[in-house]
Amino acid sequence: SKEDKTKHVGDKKEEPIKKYDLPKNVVVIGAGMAGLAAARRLTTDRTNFTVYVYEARRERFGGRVWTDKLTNPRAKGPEVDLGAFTLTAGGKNNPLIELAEGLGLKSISLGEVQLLIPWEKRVLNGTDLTPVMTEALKILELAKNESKTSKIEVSVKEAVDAVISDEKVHIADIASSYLIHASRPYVLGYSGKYPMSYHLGFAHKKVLLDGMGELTDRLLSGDLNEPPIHLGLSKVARQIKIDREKNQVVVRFTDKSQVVADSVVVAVPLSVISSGDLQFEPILPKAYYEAASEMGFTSENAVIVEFENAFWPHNIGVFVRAVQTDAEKGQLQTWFNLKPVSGAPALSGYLGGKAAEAFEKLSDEEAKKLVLSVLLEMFGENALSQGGKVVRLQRSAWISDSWSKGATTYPKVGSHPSMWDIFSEPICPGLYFAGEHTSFDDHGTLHGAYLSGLRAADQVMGDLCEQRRLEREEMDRRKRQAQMEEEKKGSSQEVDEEDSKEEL
Ligand SMILES: Cc1cc2nc3c(=O)[nH]c(=O)nc-3n(C[C@H](O)[C@H](O)[C@H](O)COP(=O)(O)OP(=O)(O)OC[C@H]3O[C@@H](n4cnc5c(N)ncnc54)[C@H](O)[C@@H]3O)c2cc1C
Repeated sequence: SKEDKTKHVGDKKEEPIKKYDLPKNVVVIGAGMAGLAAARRLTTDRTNFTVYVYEARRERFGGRVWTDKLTNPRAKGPEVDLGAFTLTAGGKNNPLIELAEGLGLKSISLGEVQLLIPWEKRVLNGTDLTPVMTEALKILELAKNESKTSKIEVSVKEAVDAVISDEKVHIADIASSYLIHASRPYVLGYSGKYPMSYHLGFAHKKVLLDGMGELTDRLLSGDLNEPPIHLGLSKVARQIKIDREKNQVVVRFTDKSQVVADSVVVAVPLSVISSGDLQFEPILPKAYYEAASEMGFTSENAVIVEFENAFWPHNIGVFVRAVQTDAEKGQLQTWFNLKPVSGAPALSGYLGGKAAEAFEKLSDEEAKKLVLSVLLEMFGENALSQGGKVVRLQRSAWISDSWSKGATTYPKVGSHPSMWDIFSEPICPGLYFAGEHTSFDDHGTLHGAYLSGLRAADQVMGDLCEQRRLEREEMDRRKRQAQMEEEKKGSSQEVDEEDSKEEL
């Protein structure tokens, strides 16, 4: 909250289940939001924990938080996010908004949404857009019912397409379907089982003026009175071995070094686990791998383009481009206005699905050509020429990146929420998991990753494995007791029967 300025980084209101009294050596693999949140909580809350974080990347930490501050250091360039950029502010509370406020980081809400339908030269925002948005929500509701009644599980795309082509459904303004065509669940092929309406809230979001990297930076360094986290870069974990006899976990790296820990928090993306790049000995239970293959991992990318001048309407926060062909779906349909965020005349565009994959294969020149042709289509030649030269074009390549292999988990057709929750269970003794993929609630988001890190830290601090062992022992004890009582009953019955025989 605003009043509570003494908050510590990674603070959480509830107390962990139970605290540990013996010194423990914890290793965290992966310095993304989840790994750093876990490490911060363990480092701050308990001096009894020695925590080391090992990160595969050579040049940076933060994982799918990538605030680029490095290009053109002399020309005070804006700080731009090529990974997580917005904090969802609608609906449930986002703990990262509270964390950012506690740390005194400045944020702004994205301005209003504008829908552009280039081939009709139609531009909708403000009160023009309201009925279109309402109708889009109605279509989504119908699609949800459609997928509920369908005999086989269908995707959001299939359900929405069925509603739109249904002659019985009257669509007042086709612009509403263009809005849906630009949404993540439609483009990425989410299962129709899950709520989808919130994904249309393009603008219910906050962004940090200094970029998301500020959050991961602060988690790493901590407050003045908190110890910093020990971080080793260029450390690619290749094998995690549980030594049940010694009650320890061994982590082996590709540089042939190894570390031994009481507990290990594995906070690498799901894709790294499912690809087999990180191996476990003994191998993880089948359910973990089965879940990993069913959950689905999206293909998404971002591109930042900076001009000499901003040529787009200043009061708009989000531009949504309507498209006509399937091939264009997911291709630079959503754009954020970075001028109010970073001060620079820049826009960030997003790609999803096949379009995101194709974008990575383009040369820089081809990528620039595509970006400019899309912006030309959206804003017209006159406006674009006012922008002047492209000062900088920066883009992500999350799919071919060995340490992310894609963007985030998503509810693919055939998946089930319980598959995410499997990863919140430790493999005892001492192997814990964190990451956006370890809890269905808030999966695929930065705050989901953050909360998962706190949860994993709580599990380590509460020694969940020890608790599980005690629970098992208690269950065995009760079983044995019940068995003994059963046997006793049986033998006294026998005695009774003997007695009654004698009486006869
Ligand atoms: C383009 C894009 C846009 C997004 N936009 C948003 C948004 O606007 N809002 C939002 O809330 N979320 C957004 N997200 C999602 C959000 O970024 C992620 O959910 C979150 O950052 C995941 O954090 P994590 O800690 O689980 O994983 P990561 O951040 O991926 O961290 C895992 C770390 O493990 C490291 N690693 C991998 N393999 C190894 C290994 N073998 N050994 C050691 N280290 C290893 C990686 O290098 C990485 O640093 C976006 C994601 C993408 C890709």
